[in-house]
Amino acid sequence: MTIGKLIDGKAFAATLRDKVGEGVAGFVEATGRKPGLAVVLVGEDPASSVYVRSKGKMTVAAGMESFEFKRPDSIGEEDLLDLIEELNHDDRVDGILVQLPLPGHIDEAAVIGAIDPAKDVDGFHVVNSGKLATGQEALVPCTPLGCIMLLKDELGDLSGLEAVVVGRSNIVGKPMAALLLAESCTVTIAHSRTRDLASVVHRADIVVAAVGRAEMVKGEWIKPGATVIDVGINRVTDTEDGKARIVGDVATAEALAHVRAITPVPGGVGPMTIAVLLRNTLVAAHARAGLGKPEGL
Ligand SMILES: NC(=O)C1=CN([C@@H]2O[C@H](COP(=O)(O)OP(=O)(O)OC[C@H]3O[C@@H](n4cnc5c(N)ncnc54)[C@H](OP(=O)(O)O)[C@@H]3O)[C@@H](O)[C@H]2O)C=CC1
Ligand SMILES: Nc1nc(=O)c2c([nH]1)NC[C@@H]1CN(c3ccc(C(=O)N[C@@H](CCC(=O)O)C(=O)O)cc3)C=[N+]21
Ligand SMILES: [Mg+2]
Repeated sequence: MTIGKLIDGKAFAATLRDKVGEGVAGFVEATGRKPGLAVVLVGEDPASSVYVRSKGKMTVAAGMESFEFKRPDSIGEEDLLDLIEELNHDDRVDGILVQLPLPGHIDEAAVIGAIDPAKDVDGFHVVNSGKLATGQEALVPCTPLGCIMLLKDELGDLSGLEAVVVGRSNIVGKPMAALLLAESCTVTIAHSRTRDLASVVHRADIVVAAVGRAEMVKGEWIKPGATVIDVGINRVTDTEDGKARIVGDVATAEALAHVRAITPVPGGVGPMTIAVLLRNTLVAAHARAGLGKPEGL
C-alpha cells in the first residue's frame, strides 16, 4: 500500500512570512512607517494567550508594529466597543484582531461589526464576508485562505474538483466553502445534522475538516487519492504517556494510507493562519496608504 504525503504547513508558512517581510520593507520605504497590527484579548484563556503571544512575536519578526490589548473577563461590551473605536481611528493601526471566543455576556457580532472593515484582517465583518460571497475584493479569513494556498500548492488548478467541507462556522467552514467555490470546485458543506457523513466525505477529492472533534474523520471515509486539510485543534491527553498534546479532526495515521496528501496537526494549517494574518495586515496597510495591492502575495 502506498502512503500519502504530509503537507508541511510550517515550512510553507515560514516562506510566506519571509515574503511578507520583504513587502513590509517596501512599505516602510514608501511610507516612512511600519504596518501595525492590534490584537485584543479578553480573559485569561491559556490557549488564546499562547496564540496571541506567538502572533505578537511573528508580527515583530516580519518588521511590523504589534499592539496588544489585554482586558479582563469582566469588561463590559461598551468598554470593548470604545477600545475598538479608538483603534479604528489610530493611524498606526492597519489591522485589528479581536481574539474569539469572547465571554458569553458580550455580543460577538456587535464587536466584530464595530471594526472598521478596512482594518478587519480576520475578514469576519459582514462587509468582508459579503464581498467574499459575491466575488468582490475583500479581506479574507486567514485560516481558509491559508488552506487554499496549501491546496493550490499541492494540486495546482482546483477547478472541477469535488470538495467537502465539514463544519459551517462563520470563521472557518462558510468562508472555506466560498473560497473553494471561487476556485470552481463543486462544494458540499457538511455539519452536525448531515446524514451519513462517511459517504458524503467519500465523494470528495478535497476534504476540509473544521469540526473541533478529535480524530472524528476516519481513514476509511477518505476516497483513495484525496487531499485532506485538517483544521482541527483539539487538546487531548495521550492514553500512553498521560501528556497533553494536540490532535486534529482527522485520524491522520489511518488517513495516510488513503490520501494523496494531508496536513498534520500540529504543523499544518495552524502556522498558515498566523502567516496569512501578517499577509492580510500588509494588504490592509497598502490599501489604507493608497498603494494598491502588494505584489506576489
Ligand atoms: N488551525 C487554525 O488556525 C484554526 C483551527 N480552528 C479549529 O478548527 C475547529 C473548528 O473551529 P470552528 O469552526 O471555530 O468551530 P465551531 O465549533 O464554531 O464549528 C464546528 C462545526 O462543526 C460541526 N460539527 C460538530 N459536530 C459535528 C459532527 N459530529 N459531524 C459533523 N459536523 C459537526 C458543527 O455543526 P453545527 O453547525 O450543525 O453545529 C459546526 O458547524 C476547532 O477544532 C478549532 O479549534 C479554528 C480556527 C483556526
Ligand atoms: N479572531 C480570531 N482569529 C483567529 O484566527 C482565531 C481566533 N480568533 N481564535 C482562536 C482560533 C485558533 N487559531 C489558531 C491560530 C494558530 C494556531 C497555531 O499556530 N497552531 C500551531 C501550534 C499549536 C499548538 O501547539 O498549540 C500548529 O497547529 O502547528 C492554531 C490555532 C486562530 N484563531
Ligand atoms: Mg467558534
